[in-house]
Amino acid sequence: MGYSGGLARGKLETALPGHVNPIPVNIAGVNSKAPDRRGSALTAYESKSAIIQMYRVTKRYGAKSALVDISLDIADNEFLFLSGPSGAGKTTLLKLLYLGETASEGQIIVDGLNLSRISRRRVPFLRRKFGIIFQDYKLIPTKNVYDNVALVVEAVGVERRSIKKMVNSLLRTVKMADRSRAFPPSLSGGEQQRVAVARAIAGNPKIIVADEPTGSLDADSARVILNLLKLYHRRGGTVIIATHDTELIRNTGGRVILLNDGYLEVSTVIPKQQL
Ligand SMILES: Nc1ncnc2c1ncn2[C@@H]1O[C@H](COP(=O)(O)OP(=O)(O)OP(=O)(O)O)[C@@H](O)[C@H]1O
Repeated sequence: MGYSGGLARGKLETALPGHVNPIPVNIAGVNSKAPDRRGSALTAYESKSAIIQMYRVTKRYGAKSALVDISLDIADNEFLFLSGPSGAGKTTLLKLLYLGETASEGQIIVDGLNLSRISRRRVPFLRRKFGIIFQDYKLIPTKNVYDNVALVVEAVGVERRSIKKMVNSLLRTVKMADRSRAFPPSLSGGEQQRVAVARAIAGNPKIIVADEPTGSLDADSARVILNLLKLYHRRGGTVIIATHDTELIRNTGGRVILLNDGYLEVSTVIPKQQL
């Protein structure tokens, strides 16, 4: 792919759209008391301001329980990993947050919105709080790189005359400015994922959820994606990454929620290691 990571930090930070002021959250020393396997206890994460609160959430698909009695607070400006084996419920948990799925039981509050009471009319308002990154990118194949990102910038109501500048700035941020006229099928996986990251942050969301964002990427591309997410986090955003890549977690640090067969098994904090 020819790009070997190493983002020019200062430059990138100016290129990102303005976000809420960075609010450093000290995750060191949080109580990581592990709930028992049946997972009914609140994870004792002593956040001063939770942007997401899940209380006794269960999700069933027919007879299959994908998540069982999950209680979890996620702090504003947290960098959180959801880990666990295939089928553990990671994707389901992410989907519940932006109402990609609805909970069968329990309560979820996202930035003050109670998802069990939200009207249909307000769902787009909820979704605008999220930037979503999928493992398989989900770019629009018939639109070029520029338009894939511009669609989001337009949707959030950026003034027409500022759109071009903003999209180009985002594409420079993810080192894709020189491919802005290319169509997704002609891009490598790493390149597509960089566009997906640009698209996710284009709407200036409060929360980024990323489902195995580096799962199909080589190590260098994965590092680039991680660096972009970390940068967004430093700018004040909340980042939730579902992954079973333990090396990625070890190299990044932060709180890790371990799911297993639908149960929340462990909430722990991994100290940051130097990449
Ligand atoms: N739409 C659905 N209908 C029925 N069952 C589903 C559906 N989506 C997920 N499941 C089931 O729910 C369980 C949790 O799935 P989920 O995709 O959340 O796990 P995951 O941890 O993200 O797995 P992976 O790492 O493989 O993506 C699995 O047993 C899965 O088969």
